[in-house]
Formats: sequence, C-alpha cells, structure tokens
Amino acid sequence: MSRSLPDPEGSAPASSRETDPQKIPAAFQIEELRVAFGSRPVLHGISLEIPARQVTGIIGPSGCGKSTFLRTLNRMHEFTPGVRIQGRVRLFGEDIYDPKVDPILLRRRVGMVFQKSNPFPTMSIQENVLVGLRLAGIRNRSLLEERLEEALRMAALWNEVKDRLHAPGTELSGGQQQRLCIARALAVRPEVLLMDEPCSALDPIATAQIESLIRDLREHYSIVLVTHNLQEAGRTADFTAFFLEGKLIEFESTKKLFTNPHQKQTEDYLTGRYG
Ligand SMILES: Nc1ncnc2c1ncn2[C@@H]1O[C@H](COP(=O)(O)OP(=O)(O)OP(=O)(O)O)[C@@H](O)[C@H]1O
Repeated sequence: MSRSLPDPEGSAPASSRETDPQKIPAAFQIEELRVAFGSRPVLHGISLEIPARQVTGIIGPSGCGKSTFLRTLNRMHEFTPGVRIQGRVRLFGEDIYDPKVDPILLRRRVGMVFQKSNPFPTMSIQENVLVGLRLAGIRNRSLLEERLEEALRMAALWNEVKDRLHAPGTELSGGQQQRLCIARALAVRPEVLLMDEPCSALDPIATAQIESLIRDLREHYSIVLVTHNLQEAGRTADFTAFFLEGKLIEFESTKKLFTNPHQKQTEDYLTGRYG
C-alpha cells in the first residue's frame, strides 16, 4: 500500500541557508568507502561530502549500514574483529586512516553520542562532563570549571543541574542523561558530533528538546545524525543521505529529498515501501 510522502514541515532550511551541499565547505570527504565484516560486505563504495556546520541526516531501512558508516567517521571499528575498511575518509582535508593519525586524538575532534544515553554510573554530573578533559591531562581547576559550564550550557542542561553538579549522573531523567552525554562530548570542543539515533529511547518532550538542541549546535559543529525516524530527519537535518543495502542512493537538501526525490528507490522508501 502506498503512503504519501512525509511532510517535511519545519525541515526547510531558512532561506539564508545554502541548499546545495556542493557549495558548502566539506567537513568530511568520503571516497569509495567500503566496509566488510569477515567475508560479508556491508558498505559498497560510498562517496559523499558532508557539509561543515550543518546537520546531515542518514536515513535508510534497518541493516542498510547507517551505523556502520557513522562509525567509520571516527574509527570506531578499530577493534572490531575481521573488519576491512577501504577507501578514503578526509576530515577537513586530513586522511583519518593515515597511520600517523592517533585514533584517540581523532575521537576528541569527532565526538559521538549513542542511542542509549550512557553516563558513567559511578560518576557525578560534573565528573561525567569533565572525564574527557581529565583523560587529556587537563588539571587546571578554573579551566575545568569554565569548560564544565560551557558544555552544560551548550547542551541546554546548565540551569537544570547547576545546583547539583555532584549528584550521580544516573539520577537524571532519560532526556537529561542524553543531554549530559552531549555535554560530555562537547566538553573537549570537538569539530564534529556523530549522533546515532540519539532520541530513539526518549519520550516526545525530551525528543523535542534534543532536536532543538541539535539545530542550535549546528552553528558551531558539523553534525551527522543517523535516524530511522523520517519525521526527525525532516525536522532536524539540513541535508539527508538515503542509504539502501550498503549503497548511497541519494544525497540532497532535506526539503528536496523529501518533496522531490530523484531516485525511485528514495521515493519508495519515503512512502513506506521498504522496511
Ligand atoms: N561488528 C559487526 N560484525 C559483523 N556484522 C556487523 C557488525 N556491525 C554491523 N554488522 C552488520 O552490518 C549490517 C549493517 O548494520 P548497521 O548496524 O550498520 O545497520 P543500520 O542501518 O544502522 O541498522 P539499524 O537501523 O537496524 O540500526 C548488518 O547486517 C549488521 O548485522
């Protein structure tokens, strides 16, 4: 049964925002990226330029390789047994798979937020936010305090937690815990934020807060957002890439992709014919 295309209301980038991804400097330039687990290929030669300081949504049916793709952008597959990665991923011009690149330093530049919020259970709110800076060897108290407030404000959480910074992170609500994880990622001042279905475990109010936060954060960060929720991509992403069976089918401004897709497969997906 065919359904109508989802309404991308609210997704239209403001008229001042560029809608042609080719005209925006790239955060990531991905060329012929192939990933296989053992003998099983999962990504089949993805080439894509992810524009800087925009939200790029990655959509597609379950199992099409969205998370696998996202994890290649900060070398999260490093320790996956049997993984094979070919092709090139450049971050602001630098090949992130060059043997000279330290994956730990890379992950400070490319932060990640997961589907299920994962504050460290034995740590306070403050410790959770500062853990990355402490691991980086920063001990200066006033700098740590400054970054703590900065990250919590950017994650729109400061006002809710400023009087209980020493309470356990796990005492917060689900939506607050997810914003805490975003603050933790932001505290090290990354250039890019990768988000893997960050709202899928949240109620509609917490989801709306995180989506609004994502839109605000694009002023400072390049964001790649994997979501299986088309409405969420419509509300949040400036540009959207549609993946199917490990291939990139179409990449366009969200408004164009949702209202006037070039590819039949995209239209079939948007109208509910796949997954
Ligand atoms: N570590 C791994 N080892 C082996 N196979 C894997 C591994 N990670 C992912 N895969 C396989 O790769 C394929 C793509 O998985 P991936 O999680 O990237 O898809 P997805 O589009 O994010 O799906 P979903 O929307 O369900 O999260 C799946 O068939 C999955 O089983």
